[in-house]
Amino acid sequence: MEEAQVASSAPSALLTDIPQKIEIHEHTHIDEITGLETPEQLLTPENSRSETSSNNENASSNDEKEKPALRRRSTRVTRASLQAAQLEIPETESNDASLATNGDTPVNAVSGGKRASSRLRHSIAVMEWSEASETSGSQSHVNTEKHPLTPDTSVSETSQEPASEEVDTSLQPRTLRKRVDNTKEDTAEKEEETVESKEDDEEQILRRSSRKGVAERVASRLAEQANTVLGKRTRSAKAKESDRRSSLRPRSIAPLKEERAPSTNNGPVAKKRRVSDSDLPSSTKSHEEEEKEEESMQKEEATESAPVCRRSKRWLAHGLYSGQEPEGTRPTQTKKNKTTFRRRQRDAPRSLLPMPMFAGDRLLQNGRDFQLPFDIFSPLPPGQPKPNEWRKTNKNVFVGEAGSIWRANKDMELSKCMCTADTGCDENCQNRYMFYECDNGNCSLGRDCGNRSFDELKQRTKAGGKYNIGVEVIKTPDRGYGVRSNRTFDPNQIIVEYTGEIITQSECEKRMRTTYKKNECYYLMYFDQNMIIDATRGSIARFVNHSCEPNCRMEKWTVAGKPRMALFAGDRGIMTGEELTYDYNFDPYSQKNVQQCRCGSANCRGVLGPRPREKEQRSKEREEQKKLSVSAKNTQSKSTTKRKIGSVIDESVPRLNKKQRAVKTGVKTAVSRSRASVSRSATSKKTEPATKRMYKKRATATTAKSKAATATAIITTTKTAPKTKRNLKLPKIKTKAKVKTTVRATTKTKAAAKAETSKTEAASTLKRPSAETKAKILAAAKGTGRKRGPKKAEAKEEVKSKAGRGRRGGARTKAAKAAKDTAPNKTARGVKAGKK
Ligand SMILES: C[S@@+](CC[C@H](N)C(=O)[O-])C[C@H]1O[C@@H](n2cnc3c(N)ncnc32)[C@H](O)[C@@H]1O
Repeated sequence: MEEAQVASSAPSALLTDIPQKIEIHEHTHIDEITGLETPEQLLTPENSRSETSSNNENASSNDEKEKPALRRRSTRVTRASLQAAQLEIPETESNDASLATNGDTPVNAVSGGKRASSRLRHSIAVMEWSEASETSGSQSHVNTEKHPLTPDTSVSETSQEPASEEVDTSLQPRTLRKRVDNTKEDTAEKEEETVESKEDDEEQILRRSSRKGVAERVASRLAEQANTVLGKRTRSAKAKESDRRSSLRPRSIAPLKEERAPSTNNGPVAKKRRVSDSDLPSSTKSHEEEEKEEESMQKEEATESAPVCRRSKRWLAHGLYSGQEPEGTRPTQTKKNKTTFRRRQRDAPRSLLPMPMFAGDRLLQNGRDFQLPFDIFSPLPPGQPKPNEWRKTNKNVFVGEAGSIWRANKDMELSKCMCTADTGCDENCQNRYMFYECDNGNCSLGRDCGNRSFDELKQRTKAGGKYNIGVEVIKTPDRGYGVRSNRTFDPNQIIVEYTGEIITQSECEKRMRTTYKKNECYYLMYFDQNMIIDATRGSIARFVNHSCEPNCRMEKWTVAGKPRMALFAGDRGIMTGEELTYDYNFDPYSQKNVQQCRCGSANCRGVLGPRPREKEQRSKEREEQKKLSVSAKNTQSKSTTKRKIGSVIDESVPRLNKKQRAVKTGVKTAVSRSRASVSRSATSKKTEPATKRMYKKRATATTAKSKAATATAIITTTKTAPKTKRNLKLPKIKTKAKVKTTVRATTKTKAAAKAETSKTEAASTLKRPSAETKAKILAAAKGTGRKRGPKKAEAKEEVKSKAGRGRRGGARTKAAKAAKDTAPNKTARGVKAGKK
C-alpha cells in the first residue's frame, strides 16, 4: 500500500519538494543521491551487490523494523536487477512518461519511494557496470585496433555494440537512455577517433606504399638507364615502358580502395558511411599526391633529357660491315623494291649496323672477304706526314679568261629524262649514258631516280665525318702521296670530286713554263672546251695516283649544265683501306715529261703515258688538229688575231720594263695605222709588189716556225729592236696583209688574179721586181700621186731628208723614189731600216 501511495504521490511531487524529502531521508539516502551523481562510485557487480547490501544493511540498520519488505525487495532487485527492471518496465515506463511530461528527473521519481529508488539505483549500477565493462572492452578493443600493424582490421568491427544495444532495449528509463546515449556518443567519438586514427594509419600505409612505388620506379628507371647505356634498349622500348608505367600508376592505387571496400561492407551502415566519407579526403589527397608524383616524374624526365645531366649514347656509324650495304644483295628483292630501298637508304642514313647476313650474301655472291674498319684494320702510322703545300678547294674556280670564254652547255635542254619509276634511272637511263646527271629540272622521278651521283656526294659531304667523306691522304713509299678509302664503295659509286682552278690552255702553258717549271708532280687535267683543271689548288682527288690496272675511273659529267669531274669506283667496287688509283692516260705533252710508272701491276706500261691504242689515235688527232689550226688561222677574223697578238704580248709583259711597255703600246698604234695603209695599198696595184714581197718574207719565216716559236720571235723582235717604233709594226702588218690579200684575191677579176699570181710567184722566190714591174709601179704611183697632194709633198720632204742623212745604194734610192708618192712606202722604208 505504501508503495502504491508513493507511486501515486510521486507524480504530484514537485522539485521544490525534493530538498524537504531529501532532508527527511538525508541520513538514509544521501548515499543514494551521491551515488547517482558521483561517477567514481560506479561499482563492479560485486561491489554493487555489497554496496547494495551495505546500503540495505544501513537501511535495515536505520529502518530495519520500519521497512523490512523494502529491504527484501531491494535484495530481490539486487539479485536479479535486470530481471526486475524488465518486469517493472511498464511501471517505470509510465513513470518515465509522466516524468518526461513534467520535465522531472528519475531522481525525483526515485525520491518517491525507497524501494523504487533502490531498485533504480541498482539497475543504474548494473547499467553503469555493464557500460563500464563495455567501454573498457571497447577501449581494449580499440587499443588492439589502434595497432598500426593491423591494417586489415575492419573498421566496422569496432562499431559493433551488442551490449549497448541490449542495454538499450533492456533499459528503457530516460536517464538510462540518456546515459546510454552519452556513453554511446563517447564511444562513437572514441570510435571515430579510432576510425580516424585507423584511416590515418591506412593513409600512412598508402603513403608508404606510394613511396614504395616511387622507389620501385626509380629503381626500375635506373635499371633501364643501365640497359640503355649497355645498348639493350631502344628509345621506342623506353617510351613504351614509360607509357606502361604511367598506365600502371593509377592502377597501383585503385586496387587499395577496392580492397577496402569489401571490409567496409561487413560493418554497420553508419560506419560504412563514415568510412566512405573519410575516404574522400584521402582519395583527394591521393589525387594530389598523384599530381605531385607526376610533376616530380616529369621533372625527373626533364632532368634526364637535359644534355648537361645525361650523356647521349653515341652509336657507331661504321663497323665491321661499314659500307657493305644490303642493297641489291638480296635475291628475293624485286627491282622496284631495290630502288625504293636504295632511296630510303639515301634519305635516311643507317642508324644501326647492317645485319651480317647482307654482308654474308655479298660474300657468297662476289667472293669478297670482310675487313675490319679502316681505323682498326689499317690505321695510319703515327707521325704520317701531311701535304703542307696543299691549298684545298672543293669547288671549281674559273681563272682569268676561262670564265669569259667558257660557254654554258646548252645540251642540257636536250637531256630530258624519259625513265619511269619502275626502272628508276638505272643503267639504261639516257642521261646516264650521256653522262648527264638527273635533277628535278630534267627528271621527274625525284627520289626514285638513281642517276644523281653528285647529289649523293653533296649529301655525304654535308653529313661530314671520315666515314662519309670516305677517303684520306696517305704517304706511299715510292710515289709520293696517295689516297685510300676509309670505307667500302659499291661498283660505280661516286667517291670524290676532282676540283680546282679552271684555266685556258695558254694559261696552262704559261704556268708550266713559269710556276711549275721545277715541279715533279703536275695536277693538270683536260676538262672541257679545251680548258684544263689545275688542282694544284684543289680537292683531295689530286693525290690519287696512277695505275695501269686501276680500281677507279675519272669521269666527266654534266651537272646542271656545268661540267664536273669525279672519281668513281670501278666495276669491282672498293674495300676499306684500298689505295685508290685510276689510269691517267697521261699525255706527257713532251718527251721531257715522261715519267716511270711504279704502279706495280702485272700489265704495267712502264711509263706514265697514254694507253697504246689511244697513243695512235692521239697522234692522228694531233695531225688533224694541226691542219685545222692552219686553216683556222687563215679564216680568223681581225678581232681574233688582235686578241692573239694581245695575249702574246700580255705573256711577255712581266719581262718588259717601262720602256718596253711604251713600245708595246706603240706597236698597237702601229698595227692600226698599218692596217689602214694596207687596205689602201690593196686597192692600188702600184704598191702591191713591194707590200706582198715583204709579207711573203715574213710569212715564210712565220710558217716555218711553230706557234711557240712565233711567239718567241715576236718577243725577241720586241726585245732586240726597241730603237724605233716603226720596226715593230712589221710582223703584224705582215700577218694582217697576208690575210687581207688572200681574202681579196677571191673577189678580184681574172686579170687581176693572174697578175696577183705572177707577183706571188715572184715574191715566193724572193726575187726583186723586174724593171718592167718597177716602171709600172712608178707609173701607177705617178698617176695616183696627183690625187694625193699633201702626201706627195710629205713624201718629197722625206726623200730629201733621207738623202740628207746619207746616201745608200742605188736600189735604195730608186725604191725611195718609188715610195715618194705612196704612203705604204713609208712602211717599207721602216722595214728596211728595221732590218738594218
Ligand atoms: C696527280 S699527282 C699524284 C699525287 C702525287 N703522288 C703527290 O705526291 O702529290 C701525279 C704525280 O704523282 C706521281 N705518280 C702518280 N702515279 C704514279 C705511278 N704509278 N708511278 C710513279 N709515279 C706516280 C707522278 O710524279 C705524277 O706526276
